[in-house]
Amino acid sequence: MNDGAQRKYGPLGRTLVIIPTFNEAENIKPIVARVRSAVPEAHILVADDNSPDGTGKLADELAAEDDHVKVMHRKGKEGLGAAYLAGFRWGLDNDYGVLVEMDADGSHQPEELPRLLTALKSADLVLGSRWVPGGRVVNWPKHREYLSRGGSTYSRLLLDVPMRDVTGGYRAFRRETLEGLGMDQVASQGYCFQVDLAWRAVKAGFHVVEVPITFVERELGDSKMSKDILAEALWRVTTWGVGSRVNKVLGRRNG
Ligand SMILES: Nc1nc2c(ncn2[C@@H]2O[C@H](COP(=O)(O)OP(=O)(O)O[C@H]3O[C@H](CO)[C@@H](O)[C@H](O)[C@@H]3O)[C@@H](O)[C@H]2O)c(=O)[nH]1
Repeated sequence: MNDGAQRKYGPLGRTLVIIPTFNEAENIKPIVARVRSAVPEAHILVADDNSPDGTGKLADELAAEDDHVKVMHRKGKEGLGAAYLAGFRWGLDNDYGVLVEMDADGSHQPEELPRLLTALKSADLVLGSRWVPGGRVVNWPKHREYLSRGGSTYSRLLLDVPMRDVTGGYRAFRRETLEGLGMDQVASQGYCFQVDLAWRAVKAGFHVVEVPITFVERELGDSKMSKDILAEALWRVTTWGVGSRVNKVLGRRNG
């Protein structure tokens, strides 16, 4: 991971907070209100996958009252990765300088966003991290904590990345980072999208910084974590890790 010491960073530009939603009717209004109050200058893009519970309609109501709120209506549930990629492309097309990932359910505290943005002044990518000193999780069942810690450790060791929280979903990217990490080749659909992007950022030589966050388990609605999402993460991370080791060995032999 590049230490960024010699790099000169330009001003951050306008911030877009992308909130992917699937069935977050109870959460969407409170989270938008919290982001608006924590970072009033930021714009918000709700990327809704045609939620049956009407989340998209509630987001439209917010957008009608507030020009800082935008809504992307997607045709159906295609996974977290696809929703973020569509949101990033929209943000890049609309000249935002900073693109933020945030869950809709209140797990990620909007009040912590100013700290992530401050860190981004001298970084290419900032990861909100549960697993660095000062980071923590609140009310998460033990099995989720073990799964998440285990997933991060597995990804870190296999992909040879230095970050502690590789699977987390509270992040701030400079636009140049997204433009430079090969977004168009990303095929991950579920939560391994987060690992995919972090690994790409490291491989592309970007300066990645972890900032401790407090992750609070949602009080309303349900997690979308599923066996399919876990299986996708396991096979993709394993394939990437084994593939990159084989390539390293072949590269050494041939060169
Ligand atoms: N548009 C869209 N949004 C989705 C989809 N699946 C999930 N989301 C949205 O993505 C956010 C996170 O989903 P959750 O289901 O609440 O995630 P979690 O179980 O709390 O997962 C946590 O752990 C993951 C793995 O470590 C993290 O990747 C994630 O960010 C979060 O920290 C929520 O806003 C949810 O509505 C989808 O298919 N489409």
